[in-house]
Amino acid sequence: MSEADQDRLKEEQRVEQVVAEIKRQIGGLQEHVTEISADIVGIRKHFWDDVTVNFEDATEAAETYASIKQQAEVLSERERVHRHAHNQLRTLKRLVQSPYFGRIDFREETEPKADPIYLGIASLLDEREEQFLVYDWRAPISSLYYDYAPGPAVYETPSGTVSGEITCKRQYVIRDGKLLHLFDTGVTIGDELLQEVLGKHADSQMKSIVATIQRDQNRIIRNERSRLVIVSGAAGSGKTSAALQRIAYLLYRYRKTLRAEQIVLFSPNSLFNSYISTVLPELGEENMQQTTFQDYAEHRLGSTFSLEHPLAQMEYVLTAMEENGYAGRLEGIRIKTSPRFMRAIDDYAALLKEKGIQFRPITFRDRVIIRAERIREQFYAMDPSISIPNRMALLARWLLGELKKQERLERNKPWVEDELELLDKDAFVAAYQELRRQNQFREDTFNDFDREQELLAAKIVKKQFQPLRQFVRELAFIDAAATYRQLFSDSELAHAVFCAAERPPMWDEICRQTLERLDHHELTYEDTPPFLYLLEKLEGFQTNNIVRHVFIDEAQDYSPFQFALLQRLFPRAKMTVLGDWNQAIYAHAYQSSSFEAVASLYEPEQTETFVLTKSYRSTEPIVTFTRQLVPGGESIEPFHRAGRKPSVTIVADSDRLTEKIAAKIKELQADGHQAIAVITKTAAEAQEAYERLRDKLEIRMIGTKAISYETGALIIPSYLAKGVEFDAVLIYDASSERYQLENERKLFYTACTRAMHELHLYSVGAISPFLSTVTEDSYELIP
Ligand SMILES: Nc1ncnc2c1ncn2[C@@H]1O[C@H](COP(=O)(O)OP(=O)(O)OP(=O)(O)O)[C@@H](O)[C@H]1O
Repeated sequence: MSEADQDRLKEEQRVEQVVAEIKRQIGGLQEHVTEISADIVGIRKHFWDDVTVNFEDATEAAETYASIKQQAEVLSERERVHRHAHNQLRTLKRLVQSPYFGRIDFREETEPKADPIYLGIASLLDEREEQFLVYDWRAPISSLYYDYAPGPAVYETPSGTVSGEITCKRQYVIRDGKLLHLFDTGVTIGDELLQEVLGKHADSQMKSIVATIQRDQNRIIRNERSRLVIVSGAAGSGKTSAALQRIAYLLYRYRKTLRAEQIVLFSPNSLFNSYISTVLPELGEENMQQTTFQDYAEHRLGSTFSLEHPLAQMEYVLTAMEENGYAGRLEGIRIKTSPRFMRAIDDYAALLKEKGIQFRPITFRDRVIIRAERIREQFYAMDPSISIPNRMALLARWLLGELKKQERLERNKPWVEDELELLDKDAFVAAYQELRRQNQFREDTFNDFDREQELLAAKIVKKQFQPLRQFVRELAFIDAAATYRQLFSDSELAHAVFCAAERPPMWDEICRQTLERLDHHELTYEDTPPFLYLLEKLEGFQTNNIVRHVFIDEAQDYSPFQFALLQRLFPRAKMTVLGDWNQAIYAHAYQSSSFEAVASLYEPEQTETFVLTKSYRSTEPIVTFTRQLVPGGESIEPFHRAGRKPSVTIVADSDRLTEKIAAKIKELQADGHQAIAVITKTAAEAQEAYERLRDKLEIRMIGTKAISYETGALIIPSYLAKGVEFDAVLIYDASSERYQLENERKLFYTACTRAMHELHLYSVGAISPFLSTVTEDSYELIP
């Protein structure tokens, strides 16, 4: 037997031993879980047997309370143990399939010989609980595996740096508890395993990458130092993957203090949320909170405005060129999402300290009881050196006092008498008893009736004033919408906040459109962040002090306002911001090309920036093609994975287009591809494609309301395909008619970079001019 064979045999035996040990542990744990479950059922069933319920007097009630509390604590402790054991069991069941994926033999400087370290998704101790059979990939020593080739190496531990030498580095593919492959690797993480992983078919859910994390990605995942981590990376370079493994890492590293619900990931849309939702559970961790900026805006403003969805804005920008006011709207989007507009709002807020905030009057039964003018005067009579939100708090206190006075006056009004007459007997009995309690019931009952009436009148008025008090407490007397509106209706004001020379182009048209929308209680997507920003300047920032880590994926689509809002919303959180300027597809992102806006919110020494240039998603021929579509694309490095060149098919008309596409989908399916996406520019085009293709084959359409991806053939608008990937992508119509304007280039690039294995472009007539920068040998032209 050769040395290699012997080695393999040893490794196979080790896998068997470890699997046997895991099975043993599963058996033990299963018994334990069954016992605890029985305990819990028992406690629940007999909960009240052990509790003495007695509310006779205060002492008895306190004892009853204490005994219920004690019983509840026993139950919750058992439930906690059950949850823990259950999670452990889940992890072991995953480990038994594939206990580890890597190994390094590391000799510490002070030691004579190297120890093998096996890495898996969780740690595993031997039977005597003395030796690690498997180390968690997130353990300090495991970073050696990701950071070094064989040779000298160091790793950091909480107690200092450990130096030594890696004498062997190996990768395994273990499935269903059997060793399928092993590779010895020289480089960081060998190509073989990565080749195998990347060569697989797309899935409707994202997969974890712990077995093949690359050194650059590892630095992002394990960064603990910075307040702000910025990751700028090419399409398919693993930004989202790095973010998710980073979350898993943080949950492990800070397992005593950090819980999954203290981490929030902002993602582009709910479809994407569903796509990534299995990665953390696959790694044995609970999911972080997932949300979108729009969800947050809806939560804050949904009751005041009808908010435009970002995808609706996107569709408008891409399809409404012929509509009146289009140019003005686009200019509006550009300005309202710019740092310049943020400065303007800051300046406006400074002016508002002196004058201009709009207030709502307080009305009761269709009558104004506190005029807006009076509220305004009261506000501006306060010391201007006090901040606006603090003055608002004082104003609210004053208003509550005023309401009290009004409430008293109200008691004698005729409507109260009318209401009194409608009261039933119970109310009078209750009032009588209350009077008795108040000890006001004297022998002489001459005034009792009056007093009873007074008491009831006070109650009636108090109840009706309750919403007014709520109105004041919620600071609803601030008319933020009118205050925002003013910026567009008062030209002198606009003059003051934008110095004359700097007045934005098409300002009058922008004002006209904004006022029209606001008058209909509509807030466009471009108005939402600046409005929220102004609102917070007036009311004070709502803050969430629980969240410790905020992740923003697809951050190139965020405006400076959004970053500023999120930073203030989560003042105690560290931020990880990931994006790619080549995929900045929203109208407001066309102008910017760096993360300056977010970086400016933190000190330079609190910030670290990482750049990922290697693209893993697509085959080499696809990356070679797509990187020529964008300026600066030459810095994008393909991962060497072979595949077919992209194809470009020119057809004469739409009938030929759908025929060719349907035939290609069938061909791809016959080749074994499952996730096949026909990507259109817009939702309108997707609908058109669907109508044409639905009779020819089984195909589904993913619209803006879809909540999850499924594999199979589907039609999807470009901006919804963001962040996800497919085995094969067919660009529905890459003609010069569809993709011509410079602002469509990024959309086109984003669509093409969704392809893992095959990319096919179709064009009715002349192909998009974006291909003029692509060398002819990068694709196959099918006339
Ligand atoms: N180290 C890795 N090992 C294995 N697969 C990887 C690795 N890094 C990235 N990938 C794979 O590459 C693909 C792209 O990764 P991901 O979606 O995280 O990239 P991205 O930078 O967020 O892409 P985009 O910006 O285009 O949406 C995924 O299939 C992911 O599993």
